[in-house]
Amino acid sequence: MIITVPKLLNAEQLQAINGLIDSGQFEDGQNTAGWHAKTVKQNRQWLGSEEQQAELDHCLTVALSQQQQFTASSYPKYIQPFMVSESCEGGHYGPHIDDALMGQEAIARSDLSCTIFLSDPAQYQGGELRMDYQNQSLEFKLSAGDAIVYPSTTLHEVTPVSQGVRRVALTWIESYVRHASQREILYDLDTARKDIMNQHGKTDAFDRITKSHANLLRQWADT
Ligand SMILES: O=C(O)CCC(=O)C(=O)O
Ligand SMILES: [Fe+2]
Repeated sequence: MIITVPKLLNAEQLQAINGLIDSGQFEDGQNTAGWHAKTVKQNRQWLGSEEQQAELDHCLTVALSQQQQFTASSYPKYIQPFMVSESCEGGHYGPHIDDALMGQEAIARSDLSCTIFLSDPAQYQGGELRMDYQNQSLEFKLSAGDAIVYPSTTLHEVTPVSQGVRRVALTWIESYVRHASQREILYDLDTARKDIMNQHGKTDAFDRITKSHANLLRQWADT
């Protein structure tokens, strides 16, 4: 399942986050690419101070955690520190798969990958996030402040930027529920029981779906 979160950040939050990023430095993205990703990655990555990084992580983690659609579809156990990536003219990140295990001290599995768009799409040409998903090729170029969350098992790429600057914040999420197919079942059950609650109240059907949802989560969650 792929979810997009429109307006994860409002205009004020977006301005504050872009201001914070502007006050830091950038380094060559090659420094954080794995040996195979190095061959296809051309971008700049933010190198904030410890305090700046902590502020960015706090703002973006809180924003994501407040989104019901995100929590109900992702079951986040651990959210990696955010990376900020900028691609100028010629910048791109060719087809790749994200590392399965990430982090230095605390190692976490990447179950979900997240891009938060920080630039107005009218300000750059190209720079689509393209992925192979269930035998389809999908492209995303969302508004500034919007986010997309997709399974890390997906082969994906950022197409070349031909003009302007594309800025995004990126993170990876370890989920309590490892398998995308199980997360999707939980999400559907949760959505269905909320619809029942809204339309008919706390009926017997609501209770049974809630029971099934809770018991499946109990079976599938690794804690
Ligand atoms: O910039 C993006 O939207 C995705 C970047 C990416 O795939 C990565 O850093 O692994
Ligand atoms: Fe990636």
